[in-house]
Amino acid sequence: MTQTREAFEARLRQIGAERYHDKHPFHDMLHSGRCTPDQVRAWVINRYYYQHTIPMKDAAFMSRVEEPALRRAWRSRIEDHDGTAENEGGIERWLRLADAVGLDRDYVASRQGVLPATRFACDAYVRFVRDKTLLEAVASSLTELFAPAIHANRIEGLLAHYDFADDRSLSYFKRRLSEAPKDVAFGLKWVLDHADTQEKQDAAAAALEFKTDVLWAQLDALHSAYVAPAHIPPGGWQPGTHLIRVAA
Ligand SMILES: O=C(O)c1cc(C(=O)O)c2c(n1)C(=O)C(=O)c1cc(C(=O)O)[nH]c1-2
Repeated sequence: MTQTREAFEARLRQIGAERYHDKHPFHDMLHSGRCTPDQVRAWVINRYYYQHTIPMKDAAFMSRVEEPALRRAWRSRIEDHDGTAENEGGIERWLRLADAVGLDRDYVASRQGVLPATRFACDAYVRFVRDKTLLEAVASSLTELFAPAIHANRIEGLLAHYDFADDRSLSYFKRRLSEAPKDVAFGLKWVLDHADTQEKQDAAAAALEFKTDVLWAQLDALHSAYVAPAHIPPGGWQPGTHLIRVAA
């Protein structure tokens, strides 16, 4: 049976409550100051790959949209990450975090040393958005419903526990606190408006679950590679390399 708008929204929010990556043990370690400097660096290197992927998936999405109004609403997402004349953009802000933890930013931007499972997960997100229905593609972005809480938590935890953390190094997350809510308000309304049959509601919910898997898998990869007993896969970043200084 098709759910009411309210019941369907509650179902989407429940997916976050059960599956969002704020529950992953690696985030617990990171936010409570239990990560070593090298574990923080591994997170920065691998998460850069996600940052690199996001505007590509938004461009893939926009290439399929036929309505100018939807493209107009979506395009600020690309500018938020790639920047504009006035706004340096999220990718540059992420590289500032890389500087702050003592990594060579050119190495981070080269995306060498990224774990295979991180690549597989992020690349799967781009393919999903390219190949599935527009409804599923928009629904997959709705993990951002849950992102402001984790960003606020992260800012607080990193500031409390790590010397590298300050307004400058954490500017990526501060900025997302205002960018994400506008995107997700639009995305949620669009999904609620368009998921008007049970079949579409099920597909949208499955898309959101898929996306929680994309996020979870990245942290599983990090945990397996860099938390004892650590197994860094061939080609993965080796702690102690590509540093600009020893700090963090
Ligand atoms: O730090 C996080 O936990 C987190 C999660 C997510 C998310 O839920 O996908 C995004 C972000 N950050 C983020 O900064 C971001 O720009 C972003 C864009 C998207 C998306 O799917 O379009 N998700 C996320």
